[in-house]
Amino acid sequence: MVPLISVIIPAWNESRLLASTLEAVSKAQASAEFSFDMQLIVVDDGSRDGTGDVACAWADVVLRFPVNSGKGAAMFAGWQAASGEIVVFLDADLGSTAEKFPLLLEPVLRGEADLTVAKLPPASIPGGFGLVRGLAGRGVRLLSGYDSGAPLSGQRAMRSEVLRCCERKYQGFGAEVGMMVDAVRLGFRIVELEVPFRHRETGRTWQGWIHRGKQLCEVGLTLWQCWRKPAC
Ligand SMILES: O=c1ccn([C@@H]2O[C@H](COP(=O)(O)OP(=O)(O)O[C@H]3O[C@H](CO)[C@@H](O)[C@H](O)[C@H]3O)[C@@H](O)[C@H]2O)c(=O)[nH]1
Ligand SMILES: O=C(O)[C@H](O)COP(=O)(O)O
Repeated sequence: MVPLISVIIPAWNESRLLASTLEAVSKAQASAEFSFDMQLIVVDDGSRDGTGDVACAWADVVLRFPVNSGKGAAMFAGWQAASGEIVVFLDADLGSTAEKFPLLLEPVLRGEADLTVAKLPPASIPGGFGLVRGLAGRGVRLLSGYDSGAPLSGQRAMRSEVLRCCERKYQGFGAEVGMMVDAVRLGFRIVELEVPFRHRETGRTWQGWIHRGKQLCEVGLTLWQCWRKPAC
């Protein structure tokens, strides 16, 4: 029997890149070296640019939030609708490089990992000064002892049991670090691998600094929550 993979894509105002991302995900299923059934879920996180309508052309399930609720809430809602034994999270802005996502599945299907995390190639434009990444990496290490090379990466595959056991609603952009801390503390095995995904990069513009400020607050809040109340 082939495994059922639920691919969940949280999307907020992503109409520009979403169609190519979804097309690439669909193509990947057809061209992968192993067979799997796929349930494609898009969570439109209160977009105002027609993201949900773009998703309808490709996805099996489209969930629409009336207002923007943050990435963590969108991921959680997607997971609630997922029926796959393996769950994959991808960002909406990967475009054609989303086709590489089956690479994340291989270690999980081989039984070598419970959770895989993609390490992306270095950014092509100057971004932040490593503050968010530094907080995320140090926080994960301090709370779980795990030294991650990609604590912020949203491109992940996991056995659905990992999410079931974590049982926490993560805050916005803190979802990745929270999930990582909880997964390690619960004894799940993480494998990080380089995958040549590309995504929209955030430069040194004022929108970029606001974005990083929001990330910093949400990552910090999640780490504090993980410290105050460990999973299980
Ligand atoms: O309120 C939001 C904000 C973002 N997104 C979606 O979340 C994904 C990632 O957002 P993006 O703005 O592209 O984040 P990045 O700056 O790329 O952030 C990096 O770091 C984040 C954690 O801080 C991770 O969640 C991302 O996967 C990782 O790419 C995209 O699909 C967005 O559409 C939502 O669904 N709701
Ligand atoms: O651009 C990024 O990788 C994130 O927004 C984090 O930024 P920073 O870690 O450089 O602050």
